[in-house]
Amino acid sequence: MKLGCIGDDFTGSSDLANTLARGGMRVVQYCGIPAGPAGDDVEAGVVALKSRTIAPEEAVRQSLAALDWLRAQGCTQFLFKYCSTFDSTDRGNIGPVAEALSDALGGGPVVFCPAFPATGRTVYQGHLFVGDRLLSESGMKNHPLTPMRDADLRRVLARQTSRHVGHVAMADVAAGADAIAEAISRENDEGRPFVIVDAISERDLVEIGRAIPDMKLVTGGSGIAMGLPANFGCRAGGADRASGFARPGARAIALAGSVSRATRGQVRAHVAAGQPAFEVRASDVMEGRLDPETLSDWLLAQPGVPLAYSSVEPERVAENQERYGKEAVAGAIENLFAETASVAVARGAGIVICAGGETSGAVVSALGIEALEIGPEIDPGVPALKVGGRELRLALKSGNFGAPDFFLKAARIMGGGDE
Ligand SMILES: Nc1ncnc2c1ncn2[C@@H]1O[C@H](COP(=O)(O)OP(=O)(O)OP(=O)(O)O)[C@@H](O)[C@H]1O
Ligand SMILES: O=C(O)[C@@H](O)C(=O)CO
Repeated sequence: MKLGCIGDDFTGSSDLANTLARGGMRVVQYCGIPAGPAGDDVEAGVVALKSRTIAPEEAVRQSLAALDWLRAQGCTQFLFKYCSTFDSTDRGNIGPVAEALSDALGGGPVVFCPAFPATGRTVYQGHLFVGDRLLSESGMKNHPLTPMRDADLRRVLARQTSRHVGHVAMADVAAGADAIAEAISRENDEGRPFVIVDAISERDLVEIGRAIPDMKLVTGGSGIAMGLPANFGCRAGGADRASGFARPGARAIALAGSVSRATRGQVRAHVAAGQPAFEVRASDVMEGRLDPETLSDWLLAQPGVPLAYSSVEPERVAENQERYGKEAVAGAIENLFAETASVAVARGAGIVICAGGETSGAVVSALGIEALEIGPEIDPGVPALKVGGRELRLALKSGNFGAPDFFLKAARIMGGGDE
């Protein structure tokens, strides 16, 4: 293994694995830290953790354990993948995890670049944009667990770390790899080793990749991986990821525990397309009126691509949090989806489409999945996935990713949904 990656959630890890596969690397996504060694042919390993919103000390512990495993597989460069909207709080976990990984790897400058232009996330003058809005004016300001209310990444990161934060601005990035490398060294030499790097296009990301072949620790969204495969001699356009992937006729179910804007639009579009949809109400979950068996029975009795969703507007999420407690309601809904997936798969579902990072982490853990192979891309940042050794296909969609018809498109690509 050459490139060792640690993802702070499961959907984000599949987003990263997708980018690396597009760059020509043979990639496996591991769900948690594997017990044994990786296969000899794996060039990039992505260890998916569910560490984005847990206590910082625990996120650090798990990330260091993942690093140990990746080092034991022979990796020479490491990538810490977080969200392209820099999801975190003043306690972490981006700063504390990056600090711990950097220390373990002997220090030196570390790049921070969440840009992912294909999904509208760009970094300019140290500020993160979502489309034409500052992060702090995007839907992320209402995120249920990591509301992002400051778009200046230099300030956001500085609140999470004792390291000094530097910046490489667009003027240097636009001048290409050599200028970027020089600017990163300048920041580090002046005592600012944690360097936010601007990027507004894929070309910028490729140049940043070219500038950092020897940097031990790189951090960012999946976009930062665009330029890395070439440093390991890999070239885009290798294996056909679609060949032999689909499972025609498999039963597909969709589970949306994401409350992001894009998911809410996808739920509406699914309902408008006449597909079966079941609203999971927080009150029913919290007050014991809905259980996984009932939900799974409903899903398996429907034609097409049945969807169970708890996605509601931010005001209703806030009401639920107020009434039941933020962690309690989040955990109970995640558990319901996780156990529903487990029951539905045991009863014959062959395709599980899941929306939301936290939700996907819970579902994948409940399904006891250890490793995922990367199939064709469904939408930018979302690959179809194949479970090693099992006839099961998955899609793990980050909250804000995907076109309005995502659920139907995902089912079609994976072969299911009796359309
Ligand atoms: N109706 C609801 N009321 C309160 N909390 C909810 C509701 N529906 C879902 N949740 C919780 O909100 C959280 C949503 O996080 P999740 O990561 O799954 O989706 P997301 O934030 O939209 O996606 P991503 O992290 O990929 O951008 C989960 O913990 C989920 O259980
Ligand atoms: O980077 C992103 O936006 C996604 O991969 C993700 O991590 C969202 O949860």
